[in-house]
Amino acid sequence: MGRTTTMNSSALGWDKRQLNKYFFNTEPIPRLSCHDPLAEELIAQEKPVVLTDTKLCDSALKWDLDYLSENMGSEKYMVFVSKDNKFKYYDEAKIRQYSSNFIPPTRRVDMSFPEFVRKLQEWKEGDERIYLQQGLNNTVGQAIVMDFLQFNWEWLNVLQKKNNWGPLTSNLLLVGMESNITPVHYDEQQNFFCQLIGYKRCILFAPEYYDRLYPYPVYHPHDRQSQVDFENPDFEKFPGMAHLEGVETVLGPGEVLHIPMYWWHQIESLPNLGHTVSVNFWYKGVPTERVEHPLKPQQKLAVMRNIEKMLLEALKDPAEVGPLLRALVIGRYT
Ligand SMILES: CC1(C)c2ccccc2-c2ccc(C[C@@H](CC(=O)O)C(=O)C(=O)O)cc21
Ligand SMILES: [Zn+2]
Repeated sequence: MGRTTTMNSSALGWDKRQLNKYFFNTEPIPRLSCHDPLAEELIAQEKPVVLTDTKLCDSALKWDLDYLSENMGSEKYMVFVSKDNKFKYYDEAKIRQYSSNFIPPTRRVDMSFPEFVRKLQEWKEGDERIYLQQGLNNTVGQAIVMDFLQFNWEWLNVLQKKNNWGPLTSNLLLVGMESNITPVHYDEQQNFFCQLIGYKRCILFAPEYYDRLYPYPVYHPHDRQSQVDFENPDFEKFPGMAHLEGVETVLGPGEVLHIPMYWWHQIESLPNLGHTVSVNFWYKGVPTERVEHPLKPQQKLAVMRNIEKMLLEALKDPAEVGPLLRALVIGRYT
């Protein structure tokens, strides 16, 4: 691997001083050519890696606001609105089942792309922030479909087979405002995350840090999201956070980050560098046929999720799950 040059940040197009200062340390995520055997090695080991020359979405590097406004058709697209700069995912289906006193932190508004662009351009400090998130499907305009078909599918399909991933489930088009933050969470799919316009800081933590990132209960609307807020951490409530160590990178146009399934990630659109456009590729993982012991952290997380689901199924009342687990563990497995 070539000597890694430490370019000064201006040559990178962004400035280190623009990054939020957090309480935990991070190491850089390796940045490799997709032709470097180590890149495929890291993907096979389910470790994050930045691929700098995949040409995966080069046909979409021209997807700026004008091009998208012209070509995204007149459909209404899913836009999330937040009073602050955080866009924490929540599962609508779980709100009813969990409890009525859940207040969604964002609300969903459907709007046409030109309407979304107008809101971006008219935005001023203090206004609500917006984040467009839309699955790329056949409702988008012809030109977008053409660009989509020119993605480097051949490269991705080879990786999909080599790593025995399930089917591609979706491609999300994401258009966010500078400083928008998607707080730390994990997904249950393999992800190839392509940056097209602007810069996104991606902070990742290994799956085994579930005891330091305190995910919400599985039945909570914020299932898969961490309860911690990096901007005002509560070390009394979440002591394990003090031992957090992550990896991070700032992803620029044309770069692809592999976010392995179950890896925690927080993604931030850098401030003062304008809006960001990204496309992600989510692949279903497939259950491992031969289970080896000790189990991998990802497998332990899947086991814990199943235990929570089973207990809720058995007890029905979410308020009974905690007491039963405490009775099971405290004084017996501690
Ligand atoms: C925050 C937002 C818009 C949202 C709101 C409501 C429901 C779902 C989602 C959702 C899902 C994925 C992303 C992309 C990315 C984070 C990022 O790029 O900001 C990420 O986490 C991933 O690719 O795995 C972003 C969002
Ligand atoms: Zn995610």
